Parts: sequence; C-alpha cells; structure tokens
Amino acid sequence: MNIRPHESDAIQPVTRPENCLFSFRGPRAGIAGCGPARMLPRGAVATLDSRLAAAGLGDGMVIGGALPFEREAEDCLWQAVACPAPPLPAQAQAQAQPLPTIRSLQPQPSAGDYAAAVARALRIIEDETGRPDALAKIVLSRTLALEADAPIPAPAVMARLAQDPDVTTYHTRLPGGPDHALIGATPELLLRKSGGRIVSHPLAGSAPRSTDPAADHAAAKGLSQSDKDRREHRFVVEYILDILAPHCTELACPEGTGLTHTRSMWHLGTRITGRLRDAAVPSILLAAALHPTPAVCGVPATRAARIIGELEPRPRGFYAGAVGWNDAQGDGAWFVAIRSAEISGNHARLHAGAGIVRGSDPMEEAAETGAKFGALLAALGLPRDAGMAGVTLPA
Ligand SMILES: C=C(O[C@@H]1C=C(C(=O)O)C=C[C@H]1O)C(=O)O
Repeated sequence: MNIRPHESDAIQPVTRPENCLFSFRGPRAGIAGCGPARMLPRGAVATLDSRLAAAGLGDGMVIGGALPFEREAEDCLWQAVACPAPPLPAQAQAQAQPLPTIRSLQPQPSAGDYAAAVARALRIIEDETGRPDALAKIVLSRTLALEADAPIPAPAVMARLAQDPDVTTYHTRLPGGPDHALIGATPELLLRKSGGRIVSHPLAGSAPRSTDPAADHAAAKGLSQSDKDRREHRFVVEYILDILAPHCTELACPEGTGLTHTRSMWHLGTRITGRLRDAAVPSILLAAALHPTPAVCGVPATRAARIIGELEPRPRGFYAGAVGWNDAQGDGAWFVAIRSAEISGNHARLHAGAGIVRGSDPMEEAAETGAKFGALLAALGLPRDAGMAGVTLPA
C-alpha cells in the first residue's frame, strides 16, 4: 500500500531481517533501516524538531521507528541506512516457519472489566453532554499477555501477517535489547508525504468480518449505514483536516467516506489528500503534529488522553502511537501503530482498542477488540477468536 521503495545508490540487499532496526512492508513495496545505525537521542515529541536538526540526515539514510501514544513519553527512533525490506516469503513458506507453543494467554483487563470501563466512559460522555469541552469520543483498549515456551520469532510472525494484502506490516526494535520489538499489521495510514503531496487515510467505525459471504456482506452494509459509526468516524476526519489545513494550500477528501477492510475487519475510511505550503516539512513532524488522532485517543484530545490514563490499567507504551520512516528529503510514511504486539523474548503483549461515543454498547466494544486481536493471534498460531474469552453477546 502506502510505501515507495527508496531509490538511492545506498540501497543494499538485505538478507537477514534480524539485521534491520525497523522495516515496513505494504502490498507493493517495503523499506527497512539497517546498520550502521544509531538511536536518535530519546525524548518527547515536543523536542523532536530540535533533536532531528541536531542529528542531520545524509542521503541514503532514513529515520524510522516509533512514537509512543503519550505525547510526553519518549520515542524510539533509529537513524539507519535505507534498504529494501527483506523479501516476503510465499504463503506456504510463511506458514511453514515454526512458532513456539503459547503456554498462557491472559486478558488484561478481562472482557468484563473492559466493558465496565466502557460503561464508565459512556457515563462521562452522557453527564457532560452540552458542556463546553465535553468528552464526545474516547478510545479504550485492552491487552492480551502471552507467554511462549521459547522466544517468539518476529520474522515468522511478520511473514504470516504480511499475507494480508490490505495491511502494512511493521517491525521496529525497541530499547532494551535486540529481542525487544514492536510488531504489527496496520490498515491505517496516518500520513504519507512525497515531495509536496500528502495523503492520510484515517479509519474509525468497525465491524468484524465473517467467513460466510452473506453474513460478511451484511456486516459491511450494517457498518456503512450505522449512524454511531459515522459519527465516530467524522470526529477523526475533522480533527485531521483541522491540523493539516494550516500546512496546506489544497486539502480534500476526494472520494468521501467509504468501506475498507483487512482480512478480519471492516472499517469506515476516508482518504484525505493535500498539497503542502512548504514541501520541505519532514513527514515525521507532520505525523507528530497529527498524533494521536481521535482514531486512537478521543475528543477533546487532551481530556480523552487523561481519562484513558485513568480507565486503562497500564500505560499504552508504543501501542496506538505512530510508526514509520522519514528520508533525507523529509519524504516518508507514518502509520497508526495498531493491531500490534510488543514482544520481548518468550513474552508478547497484544493490544486492541475501540472508539466509544454516545450509543456505544460496552460488550459490543469488548467483542470488537476481541475481533481486532484476530490477525495477530492467528499469526502466532492461536485460534483467531482466542481474544473473545469472557465476551457475552445476546444471541
Ligand atoms: C484502536 C484501534 O483501531 C482504531 C479504532 C477503530 C474503531 O474504533 O472503529 C477503527 C480503526 C482504528 O482507527 C485498534 O485496532 O486497536
């Protein structure tokens, strides 16, 4: 999807994915950052501009990695040599790569406790209706903590995730050692910049897909006609247009809002295109200005982030942050870091969230997060519906 291979003399063949500091792969192309590499001095997003200026970035080099969900937390960005992403194995080969046995899978919080947090958020939305600065949307997430009987092999999991042509798979090394990484398969483009042109493709409003074609069609139709989901979606589009407008001479949503999908989910999506006033603004700074959008945080953003901190049992870390890359010309692509897992040795933590607005149903939202875990669970060799434990929906 949204990735253009880096066309520079510095391109080097990559044979060993474990030598990459980060890699991104869409259906058509991919990019990786390889050694010699160093970490950009870590800091919060407010200091990113000055840290980038101090670092400088030569031709053939790329900065890539992850911005955390919280704007005050430290990022993890690598300055590396731009390379083509490691080759994608064929489906049969991907499936054949061995995976460890998962010894335990622990929902944190449980689906029931998550639904209770959603109900609390709905009460806040209800109580504040009509007030200035009222909470109108909030995205709440839950996690699955996994323990395997051997180290979780990121390349094998990535190879399986990459079989879905509608996602961009990502892998970025995190501080704390070579086996600590954020991996995932995101369908959501935060921002791509090529010269003076930018594109964003926010998603919000979801429905799980079905293997039965009639039920799948009905799910898509229900989503496209859902007033709740359209409201949930509009918050994101309006927010992105507001942030990008001062940077652009042209800004439009040429196709309006439509349905988009991965192998496991339907979403409402709106492609936003723009022309920059200043084509030299680095894509990473535009991504940092946009992040976190109401697709992962809420409206108003600062209050929603604070309430997320109160209602979720642990900080999100890099989940729902932004992952991507930025080259010496400032071109690049940044994605919303969803459908992700933070892996470290034998352990993994999967995250999934859902947008809550007036009219949301707590257990339906728990089910939506359960469905969003599906692709990663399958890539780890587990049943797709293993994240549905504790979800009780009326028949
Ligand atoms: C927060 C997540 O997904 C986001 C929330 C969505 C929603 O609430 O409908 C849809 C797509 C993403 O923007 C996630 O997958 O964890």
